[in-house]
Amino acid sequence: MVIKPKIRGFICTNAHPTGCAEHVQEQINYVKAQGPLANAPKNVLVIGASTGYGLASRITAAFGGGAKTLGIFFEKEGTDRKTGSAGWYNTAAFQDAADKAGLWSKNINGDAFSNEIKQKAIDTIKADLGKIDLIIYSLASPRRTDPNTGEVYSSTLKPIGNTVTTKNLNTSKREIDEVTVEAASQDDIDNTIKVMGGEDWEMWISALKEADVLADNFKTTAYTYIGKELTWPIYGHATIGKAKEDLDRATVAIKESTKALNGEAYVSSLNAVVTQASSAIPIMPLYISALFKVMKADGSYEGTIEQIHALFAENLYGESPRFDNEGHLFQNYKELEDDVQARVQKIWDTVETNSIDELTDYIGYHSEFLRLFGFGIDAIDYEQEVNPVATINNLID
Ligand SMILES: NC(=O)c1ccc[n+]([C@@H]2O[C@H](COP(=O)([O-])OP(=O)(O)OC[C@H]3O[C@@H](n4cnc5c(N)ncnc54)[C@H](O)[C@@H]3O)[C@@H](O)[C@H]2O)c1
Repeated sequence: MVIKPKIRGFICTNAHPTGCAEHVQEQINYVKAQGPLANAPKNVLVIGASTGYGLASRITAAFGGGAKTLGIFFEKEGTDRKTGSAGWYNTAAFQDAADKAGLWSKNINGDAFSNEIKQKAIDTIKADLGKIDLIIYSLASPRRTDPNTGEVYSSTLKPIGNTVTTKNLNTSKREIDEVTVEAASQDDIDNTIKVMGGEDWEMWISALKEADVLADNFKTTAYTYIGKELTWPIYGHATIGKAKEDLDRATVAIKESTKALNGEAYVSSLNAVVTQASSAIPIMPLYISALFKVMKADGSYEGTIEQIHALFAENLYGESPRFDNEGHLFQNYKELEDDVQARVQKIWDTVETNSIDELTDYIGYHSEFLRLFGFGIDAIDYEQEVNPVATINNLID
């Protein structure tokens, strides 16, 4: 099959297997080039391991720290007629690279919110790893089925209080327009907390603790985005922001419940980067395109893998971790500098459709977006036939 990108709105509905493999290899190369991580964890569970920040975490733990990694994700396999999802191909490539490097690695594809997948993970840890010393919680999902009641909850990206109308970069039309997002109801807020808040993270840690597979001094982190004024209406002061606040509550609860193990739980605040999850958030394409312009000009730009490698090296396993005022591990401090934010704001205020490429780095944004699905990568000849069926080795049934 010859595979070219099929873009619908803010998503790409197909993916390129060898392009995804190359994208994974580039991230592995970056991590290896940084040299070995000091004080690295040995056995790592990554929940949401196939794309974005979770994949970068898995690559950093494995290829930076030599860790054994168990990855959990929810992805689609390809068939002769339809491509698989990018996360499927990413994982197939990650596993191949781990096998070649002699690194233990196994994979579980299924709903991480379910009891069944938690049990599968525990069985695998017991059989092969003994105990886990780092748990990365990096799920981004539009919905969650409560494993105990069967009720399905959907998350929303809505402002709280008032309806918001804001400038927007319409990626389908490549023009600057406005989006209006209706204010959230209390149900919207509660449901978003149920999906993207800390409850499931706590359930994972509690299940791992009950099964006695948490190592003494284990660490766990979930990821958040804490931005400034520009992103508050749709993120910080919105439904997703409330869900992220719930992670803070979960951090306290996890630390309390694992006191005897001396467990450490953190929420890590990361840069706005291009991922499948962020491209679905109104305003993010414009915000990130403006941010890339400013940070690339300053030489301070960091993508997904750079952020996560630095999070491990400087914060999670660093000598003197950096915290923000609310006690989150603070990895996006360069993005939040006042001067950077002021320049992003100026671009935001002045950009029009005809100055998108001059004032913002939308070209860079779009290229990153395509790369998420294995497209636009120099080493790949997109005219060549490629097999859409890829095997993930060590995939647990
Ligand atoms: N992208 C950003 O700009 C940004 C910034 C800061 C923090 N974050 C946070 O980082 C975390 C990861 O987001 P991302 O942007 O890397 O997203 P992503 O869409 O790239 O990755 C989501 C991962 O979750 C997995 N997943 C989703 N639903 C699942 C389910 N039911 N069961 C098992 N796996 C499931 C997917 O397979 C994938 O591995 C989120 O908490 C997000 O809020 C993202």
